[in-house]
Amino acid sequence: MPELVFFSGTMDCGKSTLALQIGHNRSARGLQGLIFTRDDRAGEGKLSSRLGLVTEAVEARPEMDLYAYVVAELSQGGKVDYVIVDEAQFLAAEQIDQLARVVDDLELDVFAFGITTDFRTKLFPGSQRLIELADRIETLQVEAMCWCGARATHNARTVGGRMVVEGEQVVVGDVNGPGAEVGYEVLCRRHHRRRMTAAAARAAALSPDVLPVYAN
Ligand SMILES: Nc1ncnc2c1ncn2[C@@H]1O[C@H](COP(=O)(O)OP(=O)(O)O)[C@@H](O)[C@H]1O
Ligand SMILES: Cc1cn([C@H]2C[C@H](O)[C@@H](COP(=O)(O)O)O2)c(=O)[nH]c1=O
Repeated sequence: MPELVFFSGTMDCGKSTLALQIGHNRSARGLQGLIFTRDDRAGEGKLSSRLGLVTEAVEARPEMDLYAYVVAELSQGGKVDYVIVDEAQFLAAEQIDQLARVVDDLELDVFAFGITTDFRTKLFPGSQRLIELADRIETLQVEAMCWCGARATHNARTVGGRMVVEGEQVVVGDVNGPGAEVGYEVLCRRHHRRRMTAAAARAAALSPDVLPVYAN
């Protein structure tokens, strides 16, 4: 039975790597995948992993009907055995509905990869719809870690090195990006709530007399 599967996790937990591995294993058996992505850090029409692998992909623009795209590929004689979607959090809710239709009407597996929540701990529209519609939600096995050693469950955004909780939902960027004005860091919930990034923790450790003051 074909499935809509949502592979979710924080930033930097290996989602794109797994997407590439699924594609590799299937193509080794002669299956042809259609790969969508949106706003990958490596640029338009790319699916890239921090392990250095990158592959060509179809940029899923906001206005694009993904179901119609797959149907057009098939009707022009193209072979599509399954569909991979990276950065699925950036898709519109209607585009996730279109992917569900690919599974149900075209009987193709769709593997979607994305982060669930943004830097404010709010669901992205695409992730929300995937949680609502997916046959299966898989949490990645390789856990990203907070600086404290706990499992990282949340994504923090930093601007000029300081954690922020207001701003545009979508700002493409990376973790461990020294020098970047906007960066990201994965944290456990406790430290996300306390706005305690690794840098803030180091600064607090250097001032042991100062008790931390939390926003709430
Ligand atoms: N130099 C490295 N050596 C081994 N593993 C690495 C290295 N750099 C990154 N990784 C692995 O790659 C993961 C990030 O993979 P990626 O697919 O880009 O993540 P995501 O798509 O979830 O943001 C890291 O969690 C880590 O496990
Ligand atoms: C938390 C958060 C992230 N983003 C962006 C930053 C990256 O470009 C992607 C996530 O990519 P990854 O492969 O999972 O590392 O999402 C954003 O735009 N807004 C956010 O709140």
